[in-house]
Amino acid sequence: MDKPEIIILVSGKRKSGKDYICEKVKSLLGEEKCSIIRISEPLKKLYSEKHNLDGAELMTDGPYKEKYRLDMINWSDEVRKEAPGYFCRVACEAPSKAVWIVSDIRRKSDIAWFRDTYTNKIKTVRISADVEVRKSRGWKYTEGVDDVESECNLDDFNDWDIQISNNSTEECEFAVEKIISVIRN
Ligand SMILES: Nc1ncnc2c1ncn2[C@@H]1O[C@H](COP(=O)(O)OP(=O)(O)OP(=O)(O)O)[C@@H](O)[C@H]1O
Repeated sequence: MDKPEIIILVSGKRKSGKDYICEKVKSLLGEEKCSIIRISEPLKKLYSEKHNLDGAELMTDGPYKEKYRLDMINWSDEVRKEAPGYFCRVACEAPSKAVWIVSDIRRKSDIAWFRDTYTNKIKTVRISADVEVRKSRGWKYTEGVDDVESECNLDDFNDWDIQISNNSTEECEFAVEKIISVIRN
């Protein structure tokens, strides 16, 4: 079968555990079979090249990224106005594995691009966690981050193939099993 065979699009609020769950799925499937794609990677790379910034530092979660976050969002919105799937397309250029897991789906336009491009290979996953749990993982409500489109655009999206919560080890194990079973079926 042509690669990829299946693409799992993962969305969820900050600190719901998207990366954590995606890494667990990948380690169970194996490095040779599965790639994790992060749309934010080419976005940050292109932004840093355009603005002569330290691309590696921008990839981390530190103050450097926070300093440029708003301008980066505004710049990426301008790019999306011209080509809504631009960053999705660049993010998909590298991997050639059978299973792709896109760990940072944030907008309806991201999902629309993947559906248009890869049609029936797409499965959508929404991960949630309680506010108190997210706080215990380091989340703090931040104006300009938690109340903008990049965090809220999918709040009213209802067409998820899988909806899972990740408040505990048990829920996480169940979530991982559910994603694996969708990939294997
Ligand atoms: N089920 C879990 N059990 C224990 N720790 C967890 C669990 N889920 C997530 N974590 C931890 O919570 C923190 C946040 O998780 P993660 O980075 O995966 O969230 P995220 O949704 O990708 O966040 P962001 O959108 O901010 O990148 C990490 O330190 C991770 O190790």
